[in-house]
Amino acid sequence: MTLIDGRAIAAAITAEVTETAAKLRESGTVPTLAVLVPTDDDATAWYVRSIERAAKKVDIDCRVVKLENPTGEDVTRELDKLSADPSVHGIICQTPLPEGVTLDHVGAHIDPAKDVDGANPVSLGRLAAGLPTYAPATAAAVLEILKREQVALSGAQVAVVGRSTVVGKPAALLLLGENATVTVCHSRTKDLAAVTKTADVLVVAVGRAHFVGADHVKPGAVVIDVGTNPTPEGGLVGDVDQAAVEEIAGSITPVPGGVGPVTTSLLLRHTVTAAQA
Ligand SMILES: Nc1nc(=O)c2c([nH]1)NC[C@@H]1CN(c3ccc(C(=O)N[C@@H](CCC(=O)O)C(=O)O)cc3)C=[N+]21
Repeated sequence: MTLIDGRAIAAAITAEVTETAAKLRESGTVPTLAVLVPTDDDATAWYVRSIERAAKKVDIDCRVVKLENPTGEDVTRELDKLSADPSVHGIICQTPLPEGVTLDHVGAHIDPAKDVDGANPVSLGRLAAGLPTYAPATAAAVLEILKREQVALSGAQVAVVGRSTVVGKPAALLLLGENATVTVCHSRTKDLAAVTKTADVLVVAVGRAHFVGADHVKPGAVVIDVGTNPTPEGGLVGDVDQAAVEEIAGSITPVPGGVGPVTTSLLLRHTVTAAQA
C-alpha cells in the first residue's frame, strides 16, 4: 500500500503559486486574500493560522477579518464590502457560521470573481454546468491529488461518501467532469459497504472518525480521506480507519498530511488566478 504524500503535492503547488505571485507583484498587483472569521471554533482557528502561514510563504497578502458574535446581516455586509474592494482578489468565509445562518445565504454575497472557496451558489451552479469557476478548495484538492497520482478516472467506478455542499457534491461534479462513473452515498444509503466495495476510487467526506473500515474497501482501491476529526488527545484522525484499511487499499491519503495541506495550497492558487483575471 502506498501512502499519498499531500505535503509534497502542496509544496509543488506552492512553488507554482510563488512564481505567479512574484510576477503579479512585479506588474504592480499585490495578490490579496481576505479571510472572514465569523465564529470562534478551534478547527477554524487552526485553518486560518495555516492559511496565514502559507500565504506569507508565497508572498500573498492575507487579511483576516474577525467578527465578534455577528448576525447574518453583519456577515453579508462585510462580504459585500470585501467584494467591492478592488484591492481584494480572493474571499473565503470560514465555517461554521453563526446559529441560523447558512453558507448559501452569505455565500451569495461573495463576488463570483473572488469566490476562491466556491461558496456562492452561482459558483456551484457553474460547476454543475461545466463552466469555468472556482470549486471549493477541499473538493478541488481531491481532484488535484488524483490527477497528480495519475489515477485513471475516465470510466472508473468512483464512490463519494458524503453529500455536503462544500465537499461531497462539488467533488462528485468534478469527478463527473473527468468522465468517472460516480455514485454519491450518504447517511440514508442502504448497505453502504456493498456500494463502496465496488469503487476503484473511494472518497470519504462524512466528518466522522473511523467511519470507513476494512469491509468498505475494494482490494487495490485508491482511498481519499477528507476527514479531519480532532481526537481527545489533541491529535487528528480521518474518516477512514487507516490501520484497518492498510492491507486492502492500493493507496491512501493520510490524516494529517493528506488532503488538508493540498486544500490550503489550492486556496492560494485560486487567489493568484483571481488576481491575474
Ligand atoms: N469555508 C470553509 N472552507 C473550508 O475549507 C474550511 C472551513 N470553512 N472551516 C474549517 C475547515 C477546516 N479545514 C481544514 C483545512 C486544512 C486542514 C489541514 O491542513 N490539516 C493538517 C493537519 C493539522 C494538524 O496537524 O492539526 C493536515 O491535514 O495535514 C485542516 C482543516 C478547512 N475548513
